[in-house]
This record gives sequence, C-alpha cells and structure tokens, in this order.
Amino acid sequence: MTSSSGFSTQNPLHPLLYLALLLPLAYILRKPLLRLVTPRGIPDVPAFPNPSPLLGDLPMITKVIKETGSFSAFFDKAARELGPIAQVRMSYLMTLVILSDIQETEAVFSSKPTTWDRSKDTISLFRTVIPRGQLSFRTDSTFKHHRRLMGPAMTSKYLSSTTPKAAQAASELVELFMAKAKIAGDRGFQAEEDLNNATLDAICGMAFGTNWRLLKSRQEQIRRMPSVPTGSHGEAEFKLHKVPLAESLDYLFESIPMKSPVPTVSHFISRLNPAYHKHHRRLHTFLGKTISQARAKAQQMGADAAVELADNTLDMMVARELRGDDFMPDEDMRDELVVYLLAGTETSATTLAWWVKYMTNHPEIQRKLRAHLLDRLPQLLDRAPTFDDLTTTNVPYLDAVIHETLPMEDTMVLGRRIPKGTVLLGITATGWEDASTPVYAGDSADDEDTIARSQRLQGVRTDKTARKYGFWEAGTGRKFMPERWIDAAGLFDPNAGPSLPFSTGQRACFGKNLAMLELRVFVTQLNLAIFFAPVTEDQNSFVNYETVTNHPRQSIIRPVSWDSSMASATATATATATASASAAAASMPDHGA
Ligand code: HEM
Repeated sequence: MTSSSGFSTQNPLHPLLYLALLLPLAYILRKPLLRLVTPRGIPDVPAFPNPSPLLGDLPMITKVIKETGSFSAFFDKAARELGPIAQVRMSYLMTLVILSDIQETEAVFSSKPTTWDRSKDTISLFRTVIPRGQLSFRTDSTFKHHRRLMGPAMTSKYLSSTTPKAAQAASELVELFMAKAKIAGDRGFQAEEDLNNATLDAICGMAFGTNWRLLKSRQEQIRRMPSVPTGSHGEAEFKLHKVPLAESLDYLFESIPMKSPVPTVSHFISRLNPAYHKHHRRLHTFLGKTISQARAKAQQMGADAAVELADNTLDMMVARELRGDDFMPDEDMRDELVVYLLAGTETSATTLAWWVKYMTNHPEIQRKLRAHLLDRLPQLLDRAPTFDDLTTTNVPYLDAVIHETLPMEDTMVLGRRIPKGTVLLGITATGWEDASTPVYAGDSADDEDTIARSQRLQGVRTDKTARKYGFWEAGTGRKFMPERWIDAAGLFDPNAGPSLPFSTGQRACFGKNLAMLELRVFVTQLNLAIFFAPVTEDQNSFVNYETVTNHPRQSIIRPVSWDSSMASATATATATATASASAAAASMPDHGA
C-alpha cells in the first residue's frame, strides 16, 4: 500500500533517510542556490544575505510613501543618503538600482540598446492595451520602423501646420475658465479636469485633425448652470460629464495594470468585464473609421498634394504611404494614435496643473512673463500665436518658465558594474539639488551634510569644467525660479541645471517637440488672457499624488481678467500670495509634475 505522497507507510524512517541524503547536497549547492534567489544588484555592494548597504525594502518604502504621500520623497532620500547610485530591494527577487545624476543618466540612456533597453516590466504593462504602439516594443526593427514613419511629425514643418489645433484648444480653455470664474465668484475651482480635456482636444487635433469637442461640451454644460455648490475647501464644485469617446479612452487607460506585479493576469481579469469590450470597441471603431477616411482623402487629393497639405500626424503618415515612402498596417497606425492620446494628454495636463499653481503663487512672475510676451510679440493681442512666434530665441523667458514647471530628472551609473537584467530607474522630480551639488576642491562648504554627500561623489567627477550641465545653487533646488535658466546674454540655457523631463537617448519622449510647442501655446494664451489671483491657504496645498505622472491634489485657481482691480493691486496681491507660497512650499514634497 502506498500513500498519496509516494512514500511507503511500512517504513516510517524512509523520509528521514531521504532528508539526510538531501542535506549534504543542499550544503554543496548552497552558493549557486543563494545566487539564484539573490536579487540582482550592484555586485560590489552585496545585496544578499547582508542587506545593510541597501537603503530599504518594500515595507520601508511603503512607510515613507505613507508619511509623505510620494514615491519621489523616497527616491530623494535614496539620493541624499546613499549618493547618486543606490539600490533598493523591492521584493525577494528584485532589486532596483536608482540613479540620480543627470550627466551619467544621459551617458547610460544614450548607450546602445544592446546595453540598455526599456524594461520588460514596462513593456508588458503597455502591451496589454496598446500591443502595436511604440511604448510596447523593445528597441527592435519594428520600433525603428514606427519611429522612422512617424518621425517627420516632430519636424518644424509639421509642427508648424498643427499649431492652430493647439491654439484653438488653448483659446477655448481661456473661455471655459472665464465662464467658470463668473459662476464661481471668488471661491475658486479645480483646474486639472479642464486642463485634461483641453490637452486631449489639442492632441486629437494634432494627431488626426479633429477633436472630440470636449471643451465645447463643457462650455455648453456650464451655460445651463446658474449656480454650483461649494466644496470642502470653499471651492466651487462643477460636476461635468465627459463625452463618450473620452469616457472610453479613460476606461482603457485605467485598465492598464500600472501597479500589478502580474500585468497579463490583471489584464485578463479586466477583459472579463463586458464594459471593457464596449469601450474598447467604441474607441477602435472610431479610430478605424478615421484612418479609412484619411486614406480616402489622400487618394482623392493625390500623393504630392496630400503630403504638402497634411496638418496632422495621421494625414502625414497616410500621404507619405501613398507616395510610396513607407507602409504601416492599420492595426499599428491605430495603436500609435492611442499612444499619442495616452502619452500626450496626462503628461501635458499635469505640467499645466503645476504651472497654474505656480502662477497663482507667483503674481510677480505672471506679470513679468506677460510683459515679456507683449514686448517681444505685441501682435498676440490680436491673433493666436504661430509656431514661428514661439521660438526659444524670440521668447526665452517663456521657455524658462516652462522648464521650471516641467518634472526634473537626475540619474547616473557611477563607475559601478550593473549586471545584465538589473532594473535601472531614472527618477523624475528628485535629487536635482541634493545629489548633484558636489563640493569641488577649492569650494567652501560649511555644513556636514553637504560635505558628506559630496564625498560620496568622489572619484566620479571632480573636474567642474568637464561637466556639460550646471548645478543649482545650494539651497535653491526646490524653489520656483525661472530666472536661473536665463544666461548672462539674456538667452535661454537648456543646460543651466539638472533637468531631463523628457528622458534621454533612444527611448526618450517621442513627442518632446510637440509637447513643448503645446505648452508654449497654452502658457502664452493663458498668461496673456488671465491673471491667476491668489487662493486661500486652505485651497493652496502642494500635497501631490502619483499615477503615471505626479499630480497636485489641489489645482484650485481663481482666474480674473488683467483689467480687474485684483490683477492691478500689485502690492496686496503679491504680499498675500508670497506669504501663502512660503507656507505651501514648506509642505511641498515635489517641485514639479
Ligand atoms: C509635458 C509633456 C510630456 C512629458 C513630460 C513627457 C515625458 C516622457 C518621458 C519621460 C518618456 C520616457 C518614458 C520611459 O522611458 O519609459 C516619454 C515617452 C514617450 N512620450 Fe512623452 N512626454 C510628454 C508629452 C508627450 C506628447 C505630447 C506625446 C505625443 C506625441 C508623447 C509621446 C511619447 C511617446 C510615444 C513615448 C514613448 C517613446 C518610446 O517608447 O520610445 N509625449 N515621454
């Protein structure tokens, strides 16, 4: 008779004998076994079994995040306490290496994709919802083909022809803000949802020529609202609904299992819900039809005219395809349009949400920016800005204000060998003062922290002159100071300090040029039309929360026109806002989006 475990019940010593045989074997194999379960990390900092060189593990990270509400605060701590290269155990089998020096980050991410590539985890996340979009590919031949075909969309020629789409969304946003302000009175209201709708309208226009009338729909809803209730911070609460296509897009994005350790399984579960299929079908049917119409329009115009007149990315792709330049299957084209909507909406909207907050807290910068724009481009009082109006050379202070709002990124691999397969994290919005302000021989430093931090950078870069990027002055890293981007000649200097908001190298942001254009258009039109008046302290928190980007929990604004007494009451407005800005900055975990 035999038990289900396979051991003979007639010989009770048998399992013990079995164990006795296994023990010496386990002893002999202990080292390779240990290596197998050891999290990957930097070999000269033993990650296992001695965890002391690690900054922390998952429970510790969770604690910091609970206390501060921010992942970035944890990365900041890593940069400050361990220097520019740190490792953190996320689970028994996974260690993250965190880099925080801009120059090294650039060197690493610009190296060949055979050395570094987008991580498998990131790819498997996006592959669930957009399997044929560039976000879901390794840097392989398909990725390069997609980039080749879409690349011209980021050239001045095409960006110039798409600028009116962004300008239209920006002017509709100004109208919406002013209409809401009329109803809200002096209560203020949350801006982020409107900004999200505005950037989606702009990106739809730039991606396939027409938008979903999200801002128009919001304006129409508001017109039917004589009054709105007051929320818990004294703000006016507008409850507006989305148009169906935007609702479907949100649903699909939310079903990307960002926080799941097993994205494919989580996505399989999401797909069991019939609502998933309804939203998926609605969006894909719309995009399929849009692609067919673009193809038919190009056929009718003829290849050369279609290439010449294309004023959005889809028209440009189908026209070039017709001319015989290259070809992309419908399924890939459709997913690339979804990538535009995904990668181009929330990122720009959160940047603008931080920007309106900074403006609310810095009336003097709003005034300076407006004076600068009117001095350089007085014609903008009569018409919308064009691509050529908004170049860096024309309006350097505009770029300085935008760069001061964008998320900052520091990163590095400082002389350490990183094993194959290690997950390397380039961090946004962290360490850009703390980890990258070394003290050089000859510099004076009187506080122990700065000296200790600097010593961690020893041997990595001691020669100030060999550095491409500057450092922010000690103690100013987290301040909002657009002036620091302007050089002695009054020009914008993109390397003034550590900042890689769009990442770098082969997998840097594809839409950087478009995003910068969109931000220039929005910031210009909003600044020229609106003064963001101070809000109450209760409405001015800088507490943030993180999804794909880092959002302000409160983006409450009080728009008034520049003719109003509020905008001209310089002294009072400045004093109130500066006081509330300093109070808010004290609790501010992050500088940017
Ligand atoms: C303020 C706005 C934006 C910021 C801060 C931003 C930032 C970034 C960053 C940091 C990455 C790299 C992500 C990674 O390494 O995993 C990225 C990737 C990407 N971004 Fe942006 N982005 C912005 C706007 C846009 C816009 C408007 C578009 C639309 C065309 C866009 C399209 C993309 C695409 C397609 C990728 C993936 C590139 C690849 O897979 O190699 N982004 N973006």
